[in-house]
Amino acid sequence: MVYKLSAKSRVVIKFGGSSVRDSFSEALRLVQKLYEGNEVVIVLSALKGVTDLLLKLAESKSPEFLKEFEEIYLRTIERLGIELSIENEIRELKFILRNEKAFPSRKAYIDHVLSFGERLSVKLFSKALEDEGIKSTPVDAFYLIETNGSFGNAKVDLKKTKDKIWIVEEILKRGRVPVITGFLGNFNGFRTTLGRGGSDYTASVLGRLLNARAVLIMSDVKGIYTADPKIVRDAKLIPFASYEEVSTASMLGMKALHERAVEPVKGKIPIILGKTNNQHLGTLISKINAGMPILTYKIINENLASIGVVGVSEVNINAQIYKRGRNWICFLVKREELENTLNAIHEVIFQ
Ligand SMILES: Nc1ncnc2c1ncn2[C@@H]1O[C@H](COP(=O)(O)OP(=O)(O)O)[C@@H](O)[C@H]1O
Ligand SMILES: N[C@@H](CC(=O)OP(=O)(O)O)C(=O)O
Repeated sequence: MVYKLSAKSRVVIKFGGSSVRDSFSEALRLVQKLYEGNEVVIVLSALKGVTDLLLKLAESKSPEFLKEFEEIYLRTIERLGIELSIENEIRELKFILRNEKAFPSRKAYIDHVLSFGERLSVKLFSKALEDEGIKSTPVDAFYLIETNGSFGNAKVDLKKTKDKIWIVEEILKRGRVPVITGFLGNFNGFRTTLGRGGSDYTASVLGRLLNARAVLIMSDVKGIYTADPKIVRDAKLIPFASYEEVSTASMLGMKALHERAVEPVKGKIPIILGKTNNQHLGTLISKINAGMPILTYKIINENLASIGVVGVSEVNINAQIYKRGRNWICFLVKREELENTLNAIHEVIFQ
């Protein structure tokens, strides 16, 4: 590991969908390692692809999608070798699909359907941890995280959520590991979601309210790179980046961290990003500047995309400027030219 935590630290560790897609084994191994000597709080996303599947299910109510969803989790249960029933959740999901009219809006109905991905993930992960000998309690963040009423992109009410944080403190006091659903919240008794990729935000909110030593965001890449390493061949890993640099990059589309994740911990608690497989921690977000530009992108529609460059005010390329800020600049490009332009800008900046 690049960074080591000091003994007896309280850490919040978030595993994204890419860390729990086919197997939980690497994530479980990392939790076991951290559990020796630390207080560990886990935040979990739905299995990779499941939120997209649930979205299609909510919109179509198709029995095929429902079957596919159930089978993904049944297969995972079998692969994990755990004994667990998901009948109650499937029954509730079927009920919700039949009763959209009972919700105040379509968005509120969709958020309830989306919640099943994370809710099943924590049930499975917690049982798998118990089977490894670590006492654990699954927590549905509906009972913990209070949000505003922006269904589909809700903002956490830190004050109201603070009043409920004793739920997690109690679990920790008993020496158990809480496994908490990312992405989910509660507004007036209705389920909300925090926006796509919102489990990072859940983790940083909990890090702040639990006064954690660090928030670990574990994914399928080693940390934050100078550009998406899945698109830009020569992207370089950035070992240190500041809260400001990362929140600007996230605002301009950088997917490695949710747009709202920095705010709750800014200036107080470091965020560390790492890769679950082989347990590599690669980027520390704190007050220290990267001093390295970060390229970002957003798909605007099927024809257009934007490319952001954080950490510079000028780039010498032939593209239309879309927006700019004090320390960033954003270009408009054709969707089909996105990958090539990202590579070209990266080469210009880092040549
Ligand atoms: N600058 C960047 N540095 C690292 N990863 C990036 C960057 N820009 C985009 N990404 C993408 O973010 C992905 C991680 O985010 P996400 O897919 O939401 O993972 P998870 O499922 O673990 O939450 C990486 O696989 C990578 O392709
Ligand atoms: N499952 C939700 C929330 C989330 O944060 O997912 P991930 O950690 O896999 O990006 C989503 O797909 O948006």
